Amino acid sequence: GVRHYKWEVKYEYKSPDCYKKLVITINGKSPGPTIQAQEGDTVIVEVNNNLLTENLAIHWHGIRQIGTPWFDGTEGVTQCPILPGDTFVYQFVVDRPGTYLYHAHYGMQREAGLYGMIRVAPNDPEPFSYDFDRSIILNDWYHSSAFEQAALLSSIPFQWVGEPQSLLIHGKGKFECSLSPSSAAGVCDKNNPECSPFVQTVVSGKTYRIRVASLTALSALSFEIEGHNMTVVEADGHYVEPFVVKNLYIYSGETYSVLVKTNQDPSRNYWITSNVVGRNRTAPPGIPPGLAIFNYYPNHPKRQPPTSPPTPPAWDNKDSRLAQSLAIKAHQNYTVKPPTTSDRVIVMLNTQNTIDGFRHWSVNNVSFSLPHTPYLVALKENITGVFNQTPPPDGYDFNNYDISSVANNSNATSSNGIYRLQFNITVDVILQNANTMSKNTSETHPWHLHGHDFWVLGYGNGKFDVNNHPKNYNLVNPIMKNTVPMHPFGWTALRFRSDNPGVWAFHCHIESHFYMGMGVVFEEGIDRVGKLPSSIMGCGKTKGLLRHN
Ligand SMILES: O=C1O[C@H]([C@@H](O)CO)C(O)=C1O
Repeated sequence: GVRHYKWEVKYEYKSPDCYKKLVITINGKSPGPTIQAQEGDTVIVEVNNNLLTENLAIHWHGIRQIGTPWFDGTEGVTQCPILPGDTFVYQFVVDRPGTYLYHAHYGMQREAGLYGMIRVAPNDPEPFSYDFDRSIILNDWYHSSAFEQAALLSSIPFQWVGEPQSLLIHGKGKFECSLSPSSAAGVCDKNNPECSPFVQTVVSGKTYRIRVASLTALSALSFEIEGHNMTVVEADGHYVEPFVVKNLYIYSGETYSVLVKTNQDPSRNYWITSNVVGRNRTAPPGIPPGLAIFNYYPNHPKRQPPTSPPTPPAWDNKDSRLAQSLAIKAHQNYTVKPPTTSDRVIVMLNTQNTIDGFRHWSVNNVSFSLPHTPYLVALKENITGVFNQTPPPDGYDFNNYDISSVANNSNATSSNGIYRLQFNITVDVILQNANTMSKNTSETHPWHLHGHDFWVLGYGNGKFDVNNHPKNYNLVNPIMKNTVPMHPFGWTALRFRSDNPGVWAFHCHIESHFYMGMGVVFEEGIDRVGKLPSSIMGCGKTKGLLRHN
């Protein structure tokens, strides 16, 4: 079938955490409307950019865009931005069942609230059963605008955007208004109904499938439903071998389905919580937990649970996060076996750098910058001179680089060069983490690949050894995902097939980190890409094509 949506995107004052801010809404909502479709459906979204003075692009996160690489929604990679006042029509097939996302992919716009969920129902029975199907999108929330943040990150000396002011559960949070400057009187109102907590009402004795997704700008999260275990059954649209957790670690760009049995005392409500992990949530002023209510019917939905919210794991307990990453395996009846060998191995050392006085993130000493003409159009239409033809390196100086020392790689450069992949080969990517420019610090980075699902072959601490570590790859039941964490001072090994003609971004899903250059782009099978729609053109050197047409 065909699912047709009409979206008006605009700025509105909203108080999702009681603090009034300009928020990007879709048809008046943030998070935006959930796209509901059946496996194999065509989804058509007519987007009207009513942001008045700002460009726009929307990415369909986890949808591979097979045959429609021009509708991936990645500004600068697959399309020109949608100009204010313009209407852009995205049209693509949701070829796999599962839980996916959408969000802005222009500048740091996602931070302003343009995000939502895509739920694709399966044609075949699923390997688990449940009574009700519910969704919860997690986010973190800043009071500064995407423009302020971009200006801070682009200043000399570098100014970091800092930690978020609050955590949102399904678009609702609670900022402590007394912490806001006095100039903000009237801006923060704890009694504003817009920031009353999200309530998930349940009936006793049932099984709930809860689709949990994270679209945080920065934070890794621990998600928990007080007193209830969760059985993880789906990750990024793939069935996993069920495993039970008390708290679910979830990184920006990931989706999970968990099964929850409402088997606790039904005479009360319970807390639903999210907490920052991987960054110091306790440093003043601190990042309070996201709180929502798991409401057992017929208790009043606003009745506070009688207990305090559960204590989250220590923010720096990275062993338990690595353990959960390692626990996720493909479902035994739905395992897609990876190729046993690869044709190309790219080791990506992730570092912070200073380039011409600006702070950046780099892969193998190259910090990514977007071109003014989208790669897809430039490559398909043979427009020359729009991006650097030198690809970034396939590795780094393994013998001489110490990943546990403060980064001082002073010879980093900025480039919009890309990796050109031979079509239909098996590619391994090893994400190698390292110390940042601060002592004894290595951060968690969720990496997201457009246009593909990849197998996650392994994780490890320390330096990845190309000669030995591949011997321990999980080639039996590795999970397939589109987003995966790279843990502090560790490595993550991925494998994918370069079988989807197009140009695809692969980047850290932390909004400020991608802005600072933490990404790469892959091209594969450009000669097999069909005729590009002219709607993706209009910027940079694509203007010439429009005149020709
Ligand atoms: O990119 C970043 O910059 C800061 C810090 O490293 C320097 O202030 C931080 O925590 C990041 O994630």
